[in-house]
Amino acid sequence: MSDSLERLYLAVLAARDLDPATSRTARLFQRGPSKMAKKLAEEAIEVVIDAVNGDSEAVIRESADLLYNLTVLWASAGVRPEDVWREMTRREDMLGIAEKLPKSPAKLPKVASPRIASRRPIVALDGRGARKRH
Ligand SMILES: N=c1c2ncn([C@@H]3O[C@H](COP(=O)(O)OP(=O)(O)OP(=O)(O)O)[C@@H](O)[C@H]3O)c2ncn1[C@@H]1O[C@H](COP(=O)(O)O)[C@@H](O)[C@H]1O
Repeated sequence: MSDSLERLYLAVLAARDLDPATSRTARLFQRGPSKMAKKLAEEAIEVVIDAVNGDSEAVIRESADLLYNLTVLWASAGVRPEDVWREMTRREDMLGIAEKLPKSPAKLPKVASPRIASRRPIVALDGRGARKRH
């Protein structure tokens, strides 16, 4: 999926400077971040409504619209897909450790996996157990 989003992101960047009369993307850039945000919010609501109505085909269609409008807003905000993937990996590493976080910091794993070890150390917060995922 990340490949598709990355290709879409590049297509959005390429369309940014096209003629707004023929390119929706160029029109969104011309109208600015508040219009982009409004469209993104509208698509999110359409996904929610279709999901509540149990219309999975519509959820698929509206999710594609949602992801398109999200990549437009990313481009406008100077955010690249790889920035988001990096944050998701960081959370995955942290949550992975957090799920095994012992109550006492003294019992923190001595050596994390190479990928985790290269990240900033995770320290158990006193008095708080690992967040339970529901
Ligand atoms: N991936 C998309 C894409 N997904 C959704 N959309 C448009 O986003 C709109 C979302 O649906 P809505 O019903 O909310 O919008 P609408 O009611 O039809 O029209 P508005 O009320 O939003 O003006 C649809 O009109 C789609 O055409 C997209 N428009 C463009 N792209 C890609 O973006 C790139 C640049 O394309 P242009 O913007 O056409 O230059 C190309 O790679 C395109 O494939």
